[in-house]
Amino acid sequence: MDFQLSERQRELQDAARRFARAELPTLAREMEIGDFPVPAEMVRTYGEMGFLGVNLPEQYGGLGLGHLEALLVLEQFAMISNAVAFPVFEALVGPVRVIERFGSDALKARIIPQVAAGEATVAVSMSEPDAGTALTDLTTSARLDGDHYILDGTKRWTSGAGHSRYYVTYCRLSDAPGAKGIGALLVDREMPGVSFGKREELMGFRGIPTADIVFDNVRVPRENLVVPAGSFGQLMSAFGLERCGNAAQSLGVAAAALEQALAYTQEREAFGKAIVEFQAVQLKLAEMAMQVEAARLLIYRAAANAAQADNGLPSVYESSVAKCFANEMVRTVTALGVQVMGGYGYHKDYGMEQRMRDGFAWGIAGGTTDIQKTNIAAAMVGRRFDQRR
Ligand SMILES: CC(C)(COP(=O)(O)OP(=O)(O)OC[C@H]1O[C@@H](n2cnc3c(N)ncnc32)[C@H](O)[C@@H]1OP(=O)(O)O)[C@@H](O)C(=O)NCCC(=O)NCCSC(=O)CCS(=O)O
Repeated sequence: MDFQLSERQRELQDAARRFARAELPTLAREMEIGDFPVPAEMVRTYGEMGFLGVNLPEQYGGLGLGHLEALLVLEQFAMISNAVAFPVFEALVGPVRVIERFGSDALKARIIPQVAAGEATVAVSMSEPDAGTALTDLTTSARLDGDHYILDGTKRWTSGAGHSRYYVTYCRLSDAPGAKGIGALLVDREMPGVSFGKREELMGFRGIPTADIVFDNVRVPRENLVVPAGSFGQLMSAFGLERCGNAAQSLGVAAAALEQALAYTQEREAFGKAIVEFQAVQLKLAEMAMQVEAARLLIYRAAANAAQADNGLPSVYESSVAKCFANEMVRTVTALGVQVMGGYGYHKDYGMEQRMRDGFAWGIAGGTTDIQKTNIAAAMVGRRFDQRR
């Protein structure tokens, strides 16, 4: 076991850190105030720099590196903000991974190069008004009609809705009940019958548009089949990587909170000395550091071990442990960050309150912390728990 990053991994991490810190803080602030996504031109710059293709295959324009390398990059972007990191998140751990793992060669050749170049984003469309945690209750369905599927239904909470070009849409592709009837189609936002609901107003995540998507008799070409009915397990195993990315977004926010708290407490004085001299502050900083370090190791373990797995994806156990721990960690660490900064921590001009609002979301998105705990327990006993009986 080696806890050091390789020279190449360190170089990549440094490149991401330098780029993110030089180019993104002002944009992140503007996105927070104006609530707009990363401009297309900047997404293309991410692509030109190679940040959107870290773990995508070289034959499709990626760098062909591993998931650990991808998460190292994502963490650096997330230290600036979750919103500026979002295109990196979508490209490196998002639903394009399902296409890369399980899609047809034609679909891979058509979609992956656009993603790696920053020309198009692929979002995931899973949840529905009546199917959130109980995702397998989803009712959006498609039936084959000649060379097309006819897709109908409503999706909820789609991050990137309206802004992303493509949507890996979980839907019923057969009459089999529960998970067994579920597959996925790739929907293009330009297809007639696709429309988007109003932009949701959330506690955080400004700059990450979220909305309903309505599919009304949408004709989806047969070649846009991503996975057929009966592939729910494959969809979820690829989603395990997205859960690691969710954890890395949490980690980036928490690591930035720690960095800011460390600097602030050495500058800010009270009673004639820097507040870091007070033991009450020291204990909080130490607690923050322990939490961040532990989350980082769990995330890196899940990503590094994926390279040894037959399907090249993280295990349910390790991805759920990493996600759940990181989601709870970021809530604790950002709350401590607000506390040590006092009024400045609570003030909108200083960034810490944004970290707290953004950080909280990750334990809801991508499967709640509670569902991760059921996954962890299921992996420990070696069987899934039936939540319906
Ligand atoms: C999976 C759950 C929805 C539970 O549903 P069920 O109880 O109906 O399903 P299970 O019997 O547990 O599983 C069915 C089938 O799938 C396999 N499976 C389940 N989870 C995984 C996994 N993590 N990795 C790999 N395979 C998995 C399981 O082994 C079964 O396979 P077999 O039939 O035995 O072969 C629930 O656990 C769950 O995950 N709920 C959370 C849903 C979620 O994460 N939603 C994400 C929202 S994303 C977002 O927030 C914004 C974007 S958006 O929603 O569009």
